[in-house]
Amino acid sequence: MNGILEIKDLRVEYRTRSIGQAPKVALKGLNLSVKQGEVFGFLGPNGAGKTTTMNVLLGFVNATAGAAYLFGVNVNEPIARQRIGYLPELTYYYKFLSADELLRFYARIFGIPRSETNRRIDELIKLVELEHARHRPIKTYSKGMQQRVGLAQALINNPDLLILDEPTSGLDPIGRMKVREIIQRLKNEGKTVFFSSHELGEVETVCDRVAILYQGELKVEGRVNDLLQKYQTNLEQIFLKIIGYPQQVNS
Ligand SMILES: Nc1ncnc2c1ncn2[C@@H]1O[C@H](COP(=O)(O)OP(=O)(O)OP(=O)(O)O)[C@@H](O)[C@H]1O
Repeated sequence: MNGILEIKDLRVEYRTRSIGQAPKVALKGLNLSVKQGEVFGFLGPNGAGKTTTMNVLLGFVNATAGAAYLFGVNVNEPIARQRIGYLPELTYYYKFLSADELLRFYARIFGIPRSETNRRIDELIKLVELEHARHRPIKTYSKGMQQRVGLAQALINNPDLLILDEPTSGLDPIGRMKVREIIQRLKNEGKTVFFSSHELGEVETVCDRVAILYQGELKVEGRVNDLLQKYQTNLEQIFLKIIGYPQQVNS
């Protein structure tokens, strides 16, 4: 096992409440490996199984078969998640708190010593460019600013691996660019970033490798540069081709 995130033959079935109805198969034997220091784009149309995969990594959903490992530890063991940071697709914060207060709250949850907390929060507020709004309630923030608070929160424990579920969804081009820049800075610091996204132009710019999931199955995995070279087109067109829209590829 040489990845810090490894998924082996992962199958997830959701049981339905109706008697006699077959379970919904969300993942059909997924294999994936993400290496230290990579920015990895996890792609797929709505319902492909991306969030389910992340939920297994986070311990929210159990594998029906197969297994997933973080830093070589099976995700069934909570300690596997000690070195990760997670940003869900939808974040719900105490909106009456400021970014500063929110980060202090999470620092306390992680048991970070007070002396280190100040330094860490200063660093994170700077990284996500919220110095000007640090003491304002989050409810006064734009969506982009709220997303950047979320990123800061995901980083409070100085994780080695970040799992981000559609970190740029709903952001304007400036908001997306800022998140992209933060991901790039994290990469430069040696962090590993595993994120799902529908913004393929962005993924093409920031990712080292991508995987395309479709109906619970891995269709393609590879280095972005290799895929662009192989298909002689951009990632969006490759994506459409892989999921079965060849007419759009040729248009
Ligand atoms: N709790 C659940 N119970 C039953 N089916 C579920 C549940 N969660 C997800 N599914 C189904 O599993 C499949 C995969 O869903 P998932 O949310 O993992 O996809 P996704 O790739 O993250 O989609 P999106 O891009 O829309 O977020 C879908 O068919 C979805 O309807």
